[in-house]
Amino acid sequence: MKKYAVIVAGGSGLRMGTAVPKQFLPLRGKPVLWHSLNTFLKAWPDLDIIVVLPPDYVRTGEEIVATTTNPARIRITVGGETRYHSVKNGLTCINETSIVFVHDAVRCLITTNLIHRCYEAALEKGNAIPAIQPIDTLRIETANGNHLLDRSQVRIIQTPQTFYSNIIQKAFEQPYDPSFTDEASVVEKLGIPIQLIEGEASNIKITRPLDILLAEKILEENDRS
Ligand SMILES: Nc1ccn([C@@H]2O[C@H](COP(=O)(O)OP(=O)(O)OP(=O)(O)O)[C@@H](O)[C@H]2O)c(=O)n1
Ligand SMILES: C[C@](O)(CO)[C@H](O)COP(=O)(O)O
Repeated sequence: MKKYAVIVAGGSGLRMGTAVPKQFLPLRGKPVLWHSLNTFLKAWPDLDIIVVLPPDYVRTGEEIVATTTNPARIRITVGGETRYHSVKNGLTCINETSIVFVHDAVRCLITTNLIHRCYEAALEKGNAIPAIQPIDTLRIETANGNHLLDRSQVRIIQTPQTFYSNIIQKAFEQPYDPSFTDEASVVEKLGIPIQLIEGEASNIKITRPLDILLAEKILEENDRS
């Protein structure tokens, strides 16, 4: 089955607070985005990538793409106001039946093992969403105070969120809803059940300065082993 990865790098990184959006910050000498692109290129030789960039950073993105292992397999498009709009723009570049991975550029510690597991699970059941169990105790705030949550029933959701192209493209014909924080929430609104598979604790979303330190350390350990 043909494979496409839509790598969303169209955000501005407000929580990171750097002048340059976090997807362009260096991590062991290469931009965060470069790491994500190269891992997907490595996953299969027949996988093509659509990278979604902020309009003001297309030139920067082109320079990063040029330094990857296979620039010819990467197409560039521009992002939108929210993650939903960026994903929607990326999906318009796909015109054939395929398995589609939607991945946060800033989850740059993704492994080919997780990508392969998402593919197999999506091929079988139509979609695959990586998730991990929380390691903290959880409470929910209510009108009358707060109460303990049963954390064994809660999952932390990751990317790549993986679907048959016809399912995700149909889902993104629905108008934007502010409750759409990921692709699973958009597909679920069509009434399609979401399949969770085991994610990876190291598949962190670079969000705050601490995450860059953590990612540096994890990559350093990976390079050593
Ligand atoms: N309009 C947007 C917003 C987000 N993203 C991408 O979606 C991924 C996850 O989003 P997040 O971590 O929230 O990134 P930002 O929106 O950039 O960060 P912040 O919310 O701190 O501003 C990132 O790779 C980001 O570039 C995108 O392509 N287009
Ligand atoms: C898609 C996602 O990475 C799953 O954890 C997450 O929902 C993105 O949310 P953000 O608030 O835009 O970072």
